[in-house]
Amino acid sequence: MEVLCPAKINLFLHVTGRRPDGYHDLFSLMAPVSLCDRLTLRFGVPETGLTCDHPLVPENETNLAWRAADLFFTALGQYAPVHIGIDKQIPVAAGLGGGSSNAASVLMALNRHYGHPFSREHLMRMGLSLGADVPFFIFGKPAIATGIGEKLVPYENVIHYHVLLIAFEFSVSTAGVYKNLNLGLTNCKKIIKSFSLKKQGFDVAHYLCNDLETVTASDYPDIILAKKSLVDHGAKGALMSGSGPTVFGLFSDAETAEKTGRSLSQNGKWAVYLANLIG
Ligand SMILES: C[C@@](CO)(OP(=O)(O)O)[C@H](O)COP(=O)(O)OP(=O)(O)OC[C@H]1O[C@@H](n2ccc(N)nc2=O)[C@H](O)[C@@H]1O
Ligand SMILES: Nc1ncnc2c1ncn2[C@@H]1O[C@H](COP(=O)(O)OP(=O)(O)O)[C@@H](O)[C@H]1O
Repeated sequence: MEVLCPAKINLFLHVTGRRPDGYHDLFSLMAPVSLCDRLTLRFGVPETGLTCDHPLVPENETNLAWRAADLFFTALGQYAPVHIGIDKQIPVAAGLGGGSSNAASVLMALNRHYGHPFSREHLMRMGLSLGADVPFFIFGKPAIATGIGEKLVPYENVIHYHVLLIAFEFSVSTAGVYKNLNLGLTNCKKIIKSFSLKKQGFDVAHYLCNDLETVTASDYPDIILAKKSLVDHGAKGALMSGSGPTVFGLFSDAETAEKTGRSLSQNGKWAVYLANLIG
């Protein structure tokens, strides 16, 4: 069985508070994008295994995709070995949710293979025990996420932009970024104050804001440089996604996005991906 696992971007991410367990409450607009990993699930194999040719991705039972399979079979009450092959296209530890998306896809693929024993809501609850972003990928469409990211309300306004992603050679730890966040210094509240789910003709480019950006950008000035380059080339807005470091720019037309991508990849340091928002 072959499945595509999309990446996500956070069009805004406001951290509203810190919980006693160290997690953070969010108010975030999340959207899946067309940059995808490809998973191949093989059934009827002698033992469970996983292969992935990316150096930062573990090929053992700690992999989120393997953990998702374990969780599914435990909930099902029967175990069958499965081999998971991951063709990694989504930059790793980059703020694009690749591991969470792989885990969500495994849960959904196994659920389909075994005749839908669990509802989508049940799978989302299962996914939450693997990571705060996993329920979003099971939800599968643009959404406003609150709680630690698991409370999802569909965002139904059309987002008509082409997305240019700029990924870097460095990766960051999500836990480290949240830990270094000074809640007294966040600034998204002001920007997204006027956001309303009901507003028509809403232009997300006016609301791009990420409370985690200053934390990651203080270590990696390339983030600010990439954002400026995107806007200088005609992006309607640019932002770091999630805990970073990947930056995205929103473009009204594909030609300008493509041309910008060609120009910004010339420094040999930045990897550039042109994508569409899904849903
Ligand atoms: C920042 C975001 C924005 O979408 O995405 P990424 O940058 O990871 O893609 C998410 O909040 C990341 O979600 P995810 O990566 O699934 O988080 P988890 O594995 O559950 O948690 C990793 C660590 O991040 C911190 N964490 C995560 C989510 C949250 N709402 N508050 C937190 O404080 C916790 O310290 C936790 O130990
Ligand atoms: N299937 C997977 N794909 C990517 N990373 C994985 C996977 N399983 C475990 N990981 C680990 O999870 C961490 C976060 O990876 P990823 O989900 O790509 O980033 P992010 O949290 O920034 O969205 C990495 O350090 C990686 O080693």
